[in-house]
Amino acid sequence: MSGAEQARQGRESVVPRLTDLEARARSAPGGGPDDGVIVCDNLVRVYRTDEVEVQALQGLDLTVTEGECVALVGASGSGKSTLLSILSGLDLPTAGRARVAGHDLLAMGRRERLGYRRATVGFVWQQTGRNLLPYLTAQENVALPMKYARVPRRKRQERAAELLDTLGLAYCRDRRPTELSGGEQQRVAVAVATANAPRVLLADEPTGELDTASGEDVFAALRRANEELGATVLVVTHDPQVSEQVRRTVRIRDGRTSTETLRGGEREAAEEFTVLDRAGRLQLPREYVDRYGLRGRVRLTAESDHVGVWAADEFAPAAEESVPAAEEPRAADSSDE
Ligand SMILES: Nc1ncnc2c1ncn2[C@@H]1O[C@H](COP(=O)(O)OP(=O)(O)OP(=O)(O)O)[C@@H](O)[C@H]1O
Repeated sequence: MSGAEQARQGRESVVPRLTDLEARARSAPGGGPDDGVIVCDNLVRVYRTDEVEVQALQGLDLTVTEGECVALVGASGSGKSTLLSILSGLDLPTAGRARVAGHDLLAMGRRERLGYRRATVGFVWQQTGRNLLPYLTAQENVALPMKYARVPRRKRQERAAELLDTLGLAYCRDRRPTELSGGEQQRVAVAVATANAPRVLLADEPTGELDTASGEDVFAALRRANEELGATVLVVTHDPQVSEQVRRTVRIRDGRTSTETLRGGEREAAEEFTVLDRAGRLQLPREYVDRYGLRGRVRLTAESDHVGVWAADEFAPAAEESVPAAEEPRAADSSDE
């Protein structure tokens, strides 16, 4: 094979066909805690301004397995956008470890970072105007990232048309963003973000500016990107329509993952779990902290089948001594969670 032919085949392989992506999604490795496509370990991001220091991420652990569609929720200022900026390669953490699809985000050089942002991750912003170039049609917007990735022209046209079709947007091909509704713009943005077949698709409040019906359509597009195009999806949202429809919702509190809700599969109802990080730390739900007056130091007791957490000034039973079932517990008890 000639060098030119090899180069051509190399470029064509940048954008696999949809059928190849489906096969990749089906054969994706599964589930152990350390083989995630996204692995964050004790991630810290401190912002320093003149006088003030803000700890936006305070030792966050998160593993997302290839093929998952995960919602990230949390109060304003809890660190969600900071995490997404780091995972998208736009920002650098202060400390910790972050790997996405085999890239070490703390050690990437300029060149690797550029390739990473071009082909490994796709991004959808909340502001519709930030996702698309106003003077290009939907088709041209979708083809643009492939142009940067040096995909041949004919191939870009084919793939852009195929993506718009897959996301139910064939009728929008020749329209510019001003000729599209907010929901259509966000769905085209999903097509743009998946143009170079990224392993990971990140979205920050993609339905935040939309009404309920348009939000549903955009979430359906993200779902398609996940199920049919094989992208692992991590979506920051305040929208219960989104967070209650995914199998896994991760809640961030004060810069750490605090709880996770899992749905579907063998579970009949959604079930909430408190996250124990790799160092063994957990955040007690705030209502437990308030209800049992837990402040500063607490006592832990190792029982035969659970760990008890007691306010320091409360009497804690000797280990192995169980609390009578009928008695109202006086302190938070991790077996309740
Ligand atoms: N560039 C910055 N400089 C200084 N502080 C920042 C910067 N960006 C974010 N922060 C602070 O870091 C913390 C986390 O912010 P972040 O935007 O990640 O939260 P969020 O959970 O995405 O909030 P929201 O839901 O309101 O978007 C906040 O206290 C915020 O004020």
